[in-house]
Amino acid sequence: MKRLPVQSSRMTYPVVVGADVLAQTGEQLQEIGIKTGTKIAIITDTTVAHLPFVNQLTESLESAGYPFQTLVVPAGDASKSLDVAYGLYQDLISFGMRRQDVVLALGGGVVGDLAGFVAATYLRGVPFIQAPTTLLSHDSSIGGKVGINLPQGKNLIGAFYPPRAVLYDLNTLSYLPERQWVNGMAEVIKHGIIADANLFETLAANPLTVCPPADELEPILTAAMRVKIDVVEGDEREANLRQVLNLGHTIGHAIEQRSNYSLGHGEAISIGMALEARLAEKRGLLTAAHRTLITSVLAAHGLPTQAPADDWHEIKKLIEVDKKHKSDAWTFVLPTAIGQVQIVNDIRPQEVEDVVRESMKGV
Ligand SMILES: NC(=O)c1ccc[n+]([C@@H]2O[C@H](COP(=O)([O-])OP(=O)(O)OC[C@H]3O[C@@H](n4cnc5c(N)ncnc54)[C@H](O)[C@@H]3O)[C@@H](O)[C@H]2O)c1
Ligand SMILES: O=C(O)C(=O)C[C@@H](O)[C@H](O)[C@H](O)COP(=O)(O)O
Ligand SMILES: [Zn+2]
Repeated sequence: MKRLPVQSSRMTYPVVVGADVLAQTGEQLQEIGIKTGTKIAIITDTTVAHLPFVNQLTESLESAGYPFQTLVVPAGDASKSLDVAYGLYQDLISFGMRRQDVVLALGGGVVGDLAGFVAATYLRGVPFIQAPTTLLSHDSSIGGKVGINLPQGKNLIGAFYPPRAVLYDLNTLSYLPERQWVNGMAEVIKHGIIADANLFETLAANPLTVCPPADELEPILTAAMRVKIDVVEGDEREANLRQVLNLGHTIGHAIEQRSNYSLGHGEAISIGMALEARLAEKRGLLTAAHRTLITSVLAAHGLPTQAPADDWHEIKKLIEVDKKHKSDAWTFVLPTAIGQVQIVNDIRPQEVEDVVRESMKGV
């Protein structure tokens, strides 16, 4: 089991990664100073609630003397909503949760973002633990971005609210359907493109299309999490540097929402990365060879790289509300090499329209 510390403005918190972490949840809570008797509200979704590892978590809480209640929300991005958050506030009141009590998110990025938002706002903030169960949530569980969606755009309401610990049990990943595995690989590949050429080249040489044995997975996952940790430690509240983690997301979030979440987050940002690489090439920031390499590594993982046919004007409306833009000119994170990106603040809508329309035509 590995323990990676993450420094945040409030405290340093551990990311505990390995097999059988959930079976030690009680001990892990004690180690970070959560007193016996503290109530734990486990927030999970309708799929995860039925998976066998839930019992490992609850048995560990029981034997360590933590009373708990399990609150289940529908699986899927539609649960990142004010309505679902409102229901959870009611449940927390009914459970008698006070300021010292803990919200624990057990699930993927949806549960993590939603439960984190509820933890950040209930009684103006209660301690929050992330227990990620998807590959994608190697990204979402670290760094403290929590939030919900609005019909006008993804993650438009939220907070920076770091967890007190991330408990990442790699055994949970063996239950992921193949599509969810591949969905998570998009963010792993993203971390390589942003800042770790070795990671990217490893994946280029051996695409990871199914969950490998733990000894093979651990170094890859650790490398991806290292990129995320280094960036969020450098700029927790996204004054500037943290924007790099948004590679592929400016177009990707719009496509994800336009698909009504029939595309997974990773699938959508894979398309976003392919298109943003094309934008970088057209600007003369990225070589054609590197652009092709990025697209082919995504495709080799079974990820989509072309925009579905859609109405550009609807996509544009969603891109316009992206939180990175500082003015009417758009801010994009563009790849400039493998392992290197640049924040570009003067992207014209026409440039984006051109790559989106070309991609929709299959060019
Ligand atoms: N906060 C951040 O920094 C951050 C980073 C990346 C993504 N996100 C957000 O994360 C969300 C996507 O996360 P996701 O891809 O994990 O989606 P998700 O949470 O919807 O999980 C995907 C599916 O897998 C199921 N699942 C979860 N764990 C499982 C397991 N172990 N075995 C089998 N099935 C399992 C879920 O029930 C769900 O149906 C998006 O809303 C995105 O905006 C946030
Ligand atoms: O941690 C970050 O910062 C990221 O941008 C990570 C992204 O993978 C993630 O999807 C995040 O939720 C996007 O944030 P947003 O600020 O664009 O909503
Ligand atoms: Zn993302």
